[in-house]
Amino acid sequence: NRSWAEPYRIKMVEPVKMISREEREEAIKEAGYNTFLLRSDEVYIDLLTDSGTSAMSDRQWAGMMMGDEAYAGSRNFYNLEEAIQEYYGYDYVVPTHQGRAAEHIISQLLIKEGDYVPGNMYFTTTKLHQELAGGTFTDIIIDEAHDPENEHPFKANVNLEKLENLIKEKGADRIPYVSIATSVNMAGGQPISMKNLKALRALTNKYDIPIIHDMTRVAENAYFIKQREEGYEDVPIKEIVHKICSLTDGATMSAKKDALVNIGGFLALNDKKLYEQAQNMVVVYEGLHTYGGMAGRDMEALAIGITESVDEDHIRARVGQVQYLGERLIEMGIPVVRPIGSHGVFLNAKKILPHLSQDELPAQALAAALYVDSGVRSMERGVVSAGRNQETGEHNYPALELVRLTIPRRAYTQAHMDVVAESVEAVYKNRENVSGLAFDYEPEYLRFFQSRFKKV
Ligand SMILES: CC1=C(O)/C(=C\N=C(/C)C(=O)O)C(COP(=O)(O)O)=CN1
Repeated sequence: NRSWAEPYRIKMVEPVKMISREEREEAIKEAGYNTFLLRSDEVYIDLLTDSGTSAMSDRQWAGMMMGDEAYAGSRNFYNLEEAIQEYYGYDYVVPTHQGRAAEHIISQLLIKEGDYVPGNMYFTTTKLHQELAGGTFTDIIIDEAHDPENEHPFKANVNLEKLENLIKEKGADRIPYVSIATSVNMAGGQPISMKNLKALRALTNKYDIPIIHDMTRVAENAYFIKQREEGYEDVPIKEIVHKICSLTDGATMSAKKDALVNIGGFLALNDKKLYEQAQNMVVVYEGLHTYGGMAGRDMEALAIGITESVDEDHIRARVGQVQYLGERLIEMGIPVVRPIGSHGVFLNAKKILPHLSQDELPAQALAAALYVDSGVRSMERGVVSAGRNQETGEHNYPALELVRLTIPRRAYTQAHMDVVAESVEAVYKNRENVSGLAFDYEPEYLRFFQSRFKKV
């Protein structure tokens, strides 16, 4: 079969350059060995995150010129509301400036002190907002998701028995909702199957427990369902996305990922009373209920981005580029999370640096070493990201100690992927010389963003 290329041509470029090795060694030291604290100008290929880093299309840029900056009732809000109703099927839309704002509102509205919020693996901001509302996150993802080498095609599936046991143990009235992410970030961008989601819907209906859907990367999850789940090979991505959403009661979305914008998010609901409560919250924290912290132009770009996110050629190219990098690394013998994820390739730092204990922060050390080698910026997704246990104050020690190479949408070429793969290979060959790190400064919340480290 013939090669295929991206379904777009480039009409504007943003020059990037690689600074010298000695400048990179200085820069990472200045940044306390935390890639989040590097300046963008010190970075050559930025794989820190796919959040807000994607390239917009000419249609989205045109939409930016159509900003209706009326304080109340902006045209752009109604275009956004319509796009969400059409593509995702939720009835009511509360705009927010980004995903964690929607998580904050829904957590405050639904969670009471002492509640349990089961979910398919944690995400950092989602879990924190559940805890800030008095809840305890409880992992109900299948065990295979915690094994980086297990090739289960739907690692984000829920272990229904785990969930039912939790319900029986705690009582349905202590479980305000089940939190389901599509394409689970911390597991390595892994999908949930439609079959499992349907079974989950049936189980939650039995106990009258809502499902709140973190739909940040729902189109990527839909792509894996189309590729891997029997009966969906000929179903359009748009239909699979709509079907997924129809099995849930509401959603939070960081639109900075799948929906191809640099800022934006929303809370979508089917319950009118909850919608009114959320509208009342949004004016306290985000802005009027028809802009929620976004400018009109941002909402227009988002409405257009939603339509582009389910385009068959787009999503095939987007996930295809991640698979390309993943397969190159597998060929090189680099330990990565399998199957390759939807939005990034996750290096198995525990296996790459067996001489470092988790207390020596292997993923943090590997991300710093990669940056020094090539100016490629990646993100720690291990013990630092896992934070501390809110009871004991001890580190949470996740099975997955990973470095995420996160691919922005429509921003880099295949040549960039080759440069990244060769840099990972170079660091891998020199891995015994990667030394551990220790905390130098540790903030209270989401410590991975602002911690500073020192070499041990
Ligand atoms: C699955 C999921 C995320 O991945 C997410 C943010 N992710 C970031 C920033 C990332 O680098 O993965 C958020 C928070 O969204 P926000 O960064 O506040 O727009 C919610 N859910």
